[in-house]
Amino acid sequence: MLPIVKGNRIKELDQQFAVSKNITSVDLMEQASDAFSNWFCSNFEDRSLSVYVFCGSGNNGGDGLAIARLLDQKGYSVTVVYFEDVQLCSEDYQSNFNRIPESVTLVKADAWDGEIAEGSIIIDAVFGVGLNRAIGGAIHNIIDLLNSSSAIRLAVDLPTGLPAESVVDGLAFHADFTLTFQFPKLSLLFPEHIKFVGELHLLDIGIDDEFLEKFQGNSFYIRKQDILGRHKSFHRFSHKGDFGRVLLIGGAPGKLGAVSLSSYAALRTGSGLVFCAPEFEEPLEIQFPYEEIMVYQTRANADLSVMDAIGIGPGWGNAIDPDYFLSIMVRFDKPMVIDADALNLLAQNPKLIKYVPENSILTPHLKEFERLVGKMEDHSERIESASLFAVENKVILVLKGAHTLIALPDGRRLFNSSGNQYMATAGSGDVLTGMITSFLGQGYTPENAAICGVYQHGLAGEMASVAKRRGMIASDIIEKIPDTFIDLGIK
Ligand SMILES: NC(=O)C1=CN([C@@H]2O[C@H](COP(=O)(O)OP(=O)(O)OC[C@H]3O[C@@H](n4cnc5c(N)ncnc54)[C@H](O)[C@@H]3O)[C@@H](O)[C@H]2O)[C@@H](O)CC1
Ligand SMILES: Nc1ncnc2c1ncn2[C@@H]1O[C@H](COP(=O)(O)OP(=O)(O)O)[C@@H](O)[C@H]1O
Ligand SMILES: [K+]
Repeated sequence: MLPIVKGNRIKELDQQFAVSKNITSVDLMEQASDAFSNWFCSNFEDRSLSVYVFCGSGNNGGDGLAIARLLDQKGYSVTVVYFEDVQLCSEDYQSNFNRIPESVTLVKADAWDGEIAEGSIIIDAVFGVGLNRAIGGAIHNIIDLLNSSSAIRLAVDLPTGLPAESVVDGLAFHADFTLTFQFPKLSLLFPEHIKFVGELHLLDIGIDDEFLEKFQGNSFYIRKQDILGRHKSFHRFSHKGDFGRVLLIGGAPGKLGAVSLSSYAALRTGSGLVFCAPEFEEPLEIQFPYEEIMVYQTRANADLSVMDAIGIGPGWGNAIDPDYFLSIMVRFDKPMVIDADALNLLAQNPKLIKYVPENSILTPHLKEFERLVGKMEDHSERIESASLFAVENKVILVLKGAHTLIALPDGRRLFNSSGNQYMATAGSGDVLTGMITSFLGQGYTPENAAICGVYQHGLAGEMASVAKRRGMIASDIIEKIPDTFIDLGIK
């Protein structure tokens, strides 16, 4: 998995990497700038475009200067606006400043007329991970101006003003696209920062994962290539028992849809047998839209030990007796998936938390998580709090949203890369519950069930949204689950 290296270690990482490859830091800057300009050329093919590059005094500004030179070579019309006298800038900035060709218009910020021609592109290379205070003075005024421009805005590595690990305080550049080097900086994944980050892309600048691992902390990014190796393979003679027997509990009157979506998602994720226990007096009367799902009675103290996995909570309602929930946890006594109304029940009855089976997977969205642990200031605090919850209670906490966080009981924090805004639709969380429960029932470790479930749920959402966009509904996500197996090469 890709380590998310902390901002304050990146300088050291760059230096050590350059030494290990027998290159200079300015060569590495060239590799980064090359990756940026290649991305630029393949996404903005019209060479008659005017490009404005804004360069700060450090290596982010150095990248900007190198990018300006490379784009000029490729035929764009480039203007560089810089802020600081060159002798006060970083060494690699100076090298690139001296390489700016005459064909690039070079203007100091205090002499710039503030004009940006219609249809231009702005590149922000003012500050990256070296930001050490809030933006002020002339830079503040220019960022303000850029933010109100109608031009397309790109940020190099990090939008100026965003700290690498914490939430922005004051002004920051509003990028339409952020092209970050090698791995995402943590703050690029915060929901508070979406308006600054825009569309996030990772650019490979040649630093291999093994080298990055030397600088790893507790945060990682889940990518496509991390999924295949976590899957079990089944063979020609596998029978439905091998694929697991799972039970989904939830669905009060009027909320049957939720547990029905979870159950159907579990079937599509590969479960051999899916049972559903809705919260009705006479469950056997209920017609499910999917005939493959079997209705089960848990109220009658049915034997839960025959189940390989249980997912509990979708649409369960708010009238559940906490002792009943407790009895399910105690009777089952294996990792289970806990979602929605079951999480609310835990929030209202904190004494129940110690009965949650070890390594269970809890899947709150941000509001449900706050109900569980109290109000939080921002996402940075939420991440810490989710991780603490997972460690202290020996559970896996899946904090849902864009870049869903999987907080593991050993303290690792995994951030998801798949999914999009079209997944913010009723029932899409119920689908996730069904998917994770299914993998758990197929014999995956809770960690792998959570990782594969979260990643493939996002991937299925991406696939479904190609044709449906904002018209996508949760059952469209379910229909695409089988395609995720094909796409990932999983048998
Ligand atoms: N592997 C990587 O990630 C690579 C990173 N490179 C670039 O190097 C950047 C980091 O470079 P630096 O460490 O020089 O940092 P920056 O270029 O982000 O900024 C540091 C400079 O800005 C000043 N500064 C910080 N905050 C300020 C503020 N609010 N107002 C005024 N001045 C302020 C600092 O005193 C320092 O002089 C990365 O973000 C990336 O763009 C690339 O060149 C090479 C590869
Ligand atoms: N902007 C987004 N990007 C990626 N995934 C998203 C986004 N918005 C929502 N999702 C995903 O959609 C699901 C929504 O779940 P939840 O909030 O529980 O909805 P519901 O209660 O309607 O089922 C989560 O898995 C979440 O990660
Ligand atoms: K920047």
